[in-house]
Amino acid sequence: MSTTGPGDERANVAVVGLGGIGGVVAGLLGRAGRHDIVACVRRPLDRLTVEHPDGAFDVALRGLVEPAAANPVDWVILCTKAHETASAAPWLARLCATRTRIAVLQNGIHPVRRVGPFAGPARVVPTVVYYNGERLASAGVRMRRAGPWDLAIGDDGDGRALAALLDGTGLRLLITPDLATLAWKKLLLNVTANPITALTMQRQSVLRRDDVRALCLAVLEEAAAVGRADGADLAADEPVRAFAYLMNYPPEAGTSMYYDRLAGRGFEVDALTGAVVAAGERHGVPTPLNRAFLALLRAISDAASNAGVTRAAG
Ligand SMILES: NC(=O)C1=CN([C@@H]2O[C@H](COP(=O)(O)OP(=O)(O)OC[C@H]3O[C@@H](n4cnc5c(N)ncnc54)[C@H](OP(=O)(O)O)[C@@H]3O)[C@@H](O)[C@H]2O)C=CC1
Ligand SMILES: CC(C)(CO)C(=O)C(=O)O
Repeated sequence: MSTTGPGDERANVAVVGLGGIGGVVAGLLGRAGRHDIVACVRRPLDRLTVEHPDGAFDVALRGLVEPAAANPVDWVILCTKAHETASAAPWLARLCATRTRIAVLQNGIHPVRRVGPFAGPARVVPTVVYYNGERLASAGVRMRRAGPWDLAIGDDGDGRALAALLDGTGLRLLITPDLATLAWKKLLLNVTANPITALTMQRQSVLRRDDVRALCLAVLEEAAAVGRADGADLAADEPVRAFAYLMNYPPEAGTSMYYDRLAGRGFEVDALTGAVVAAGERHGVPTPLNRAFLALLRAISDAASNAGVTRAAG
């Protein structure tokens, strides 16, 4: 990282994956203007509009479509879906050096296990993402907020370095000593809101129905029991708290899985509902509701992915 003045370290930053989450963070970093940003994308891009809760803005971005054109950076911000991590390996191979840190802005638990095999000499820095990001039809993204934080980061050297990197973006950061428990708490939100919005093809307003609320609480009880068996520090009333947290999202917000269903893409299912079912199996905790969701989500996701392959081939 090159230092240009006290407290003003200019870094080279590569954002890999400019969807709902990556588009927002790349836009905010670009607007802050403190670092040199490159967007690693699959389709050419030179501008981005961010529909931010405080007003829309437009930023110019340097987009790269060929991993071979990328050089090592100080920070990678990895914002692909969890199941797309392996496909980002060519980017990571070019971007990572010993000085590189990879901030993982993905849902799911165990990001270090997921990204580590592709990180080479770089260090993996986990986060928990709370903001909602929706891709718009044009080159744009909409950011929605819920609760007091946009992003949680571990209270360690790499976490504090990430907080410094994001200074000036306006992202509201929670620095926490127990990010692993927070990741489980976040997973509880995802195994409830994501499947239900994707299966019903309705935005989060559907969670306000009494019958759906009862289903959410049952799914949350089941997943929380798995989380506790997996070592997460989850209180007895965590399911009720998790549901209350979901009520902070505006009813018109979708979820990352709902946006994928709407666009006919495959789902990030194994890192979310699949992770709860797998951890339940490991710890001997039954997960009948999550298993039912998993079968339905995989059926829809596989059909969408196969249709996508056929479209690409034809
Ligand atoms: N959306 C949300 O509200 C939230 C999402 N999250 C999590 O954040 C992560 C990102 O989600 P989200 O932003 O919604 O996902 P999106 O699908 O909107 O964005 C993912 C982006 O990654 C790109 N991508 C995938 N593979 C590659 C690759 N090999 N090289 C370059 N780009 C690639 C996709 O490109 P292309 O456009 O070409 O498909 C897409 O633009 C997920 O883990 C999600 O669960 C967490 C909190 C909220
Ligand atoms: C919590 C929620 C639903 C917020 O968007 C999310 O993480 C997602 O959409 O994947």
